[in-house]
Amino acid sequence: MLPHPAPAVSQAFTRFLRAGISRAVGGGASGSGAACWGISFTGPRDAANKPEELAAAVPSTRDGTLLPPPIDKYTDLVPASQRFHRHLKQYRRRRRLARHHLSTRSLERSAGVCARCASELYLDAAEATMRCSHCETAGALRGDEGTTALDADGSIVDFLPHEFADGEWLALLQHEVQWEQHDDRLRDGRLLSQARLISYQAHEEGHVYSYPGISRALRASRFTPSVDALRHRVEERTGLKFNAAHINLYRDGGDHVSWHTDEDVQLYGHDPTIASLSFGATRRFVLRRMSGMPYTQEWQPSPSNEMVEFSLGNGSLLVMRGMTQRHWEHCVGKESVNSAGPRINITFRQVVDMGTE
Ligand SMILES: O=C(O)CCC(=O)C(=O)O
Ligand SMILES: [Fe+2]
Repeated sequence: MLPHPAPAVSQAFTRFLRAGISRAVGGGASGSGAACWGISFTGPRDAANKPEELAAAVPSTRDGTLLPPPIDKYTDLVPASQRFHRHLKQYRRRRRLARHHLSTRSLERSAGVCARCASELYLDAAEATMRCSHCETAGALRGDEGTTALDADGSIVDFLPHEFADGEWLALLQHEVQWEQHDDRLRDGRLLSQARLISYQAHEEGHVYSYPGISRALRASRFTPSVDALRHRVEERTGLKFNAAHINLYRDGGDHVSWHTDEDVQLYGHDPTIASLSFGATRRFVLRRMSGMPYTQEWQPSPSNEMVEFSLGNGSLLVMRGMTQRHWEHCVGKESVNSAGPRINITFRQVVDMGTE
């Protein structure tokens, strides 16, 4: 018996060592199950000495952020004590970080459905509010094939629905591109996993690019063969040059991109032209008229509530040009998870000063 009550970690460590000894000599030892790995669990009282039961008893989250240390690795005594402290430290750090990191999917699941139309809500990262993309975009006018003048200010969209519907581009791109999971930073500092995977490719690798809200900059990798082939075709079709591509993978109907504009004068110069290619599932791409300057408090949906939507199917090419990024925002709204399969979208852009050409 110990003369004084030992702190939780020491008790856990003692049990851990006993478990190590018992495993090393092939025997079983009994002990009291209480706090272990620095958190409480309500497993069987002798679970602390049985690694499998302990692993089953420790709470974890589905995305793995709170998984306990891999205890079945511990087979001998001395390395075990060192590993115990290292893993305990790492585990506590991850748990601390997890409190500041939100999973978009789990937040949206817990938020439920729209009271008006019953479709799933989505989290608008810029506003940090739950929204219904269906109700929000219900009044959008349908954009047609060909050229559409969105307004009298010179915001123009060209839409060619079947221009690139000739190859297995979705499968090629899915395998070829190195997909990355990025986070957006909310105004209160918490991180939110983006509801899509992305990649940034450019003429030369190394160009660093970021946009408002993203938590760490994107670093360009070189154009992969399919992206480069598509870029040449888009250049021929439009008569324009593009040296960078922002690529999105929407894994299912639940992946989306919230309202934003791709206005960035330093990066793309004034009134950039952006060519957007889509492959795979058809999704609704909606533009809405804004008033005020982008990235200021005054940047708000215009009172006239003008919206135009394009149905972006496999092989479609949509070009946004003129003042579109200055006067309009766009989004690909969330749908129910099973309503759409994978979709890849490539937006080709011309970075004015990449320093690589
Ligand atoms: O997926 C889309 O069609 C739009 C993507 C987009 O807006 C972007 O990458 O900036
Ligand atoms: Fe965009």
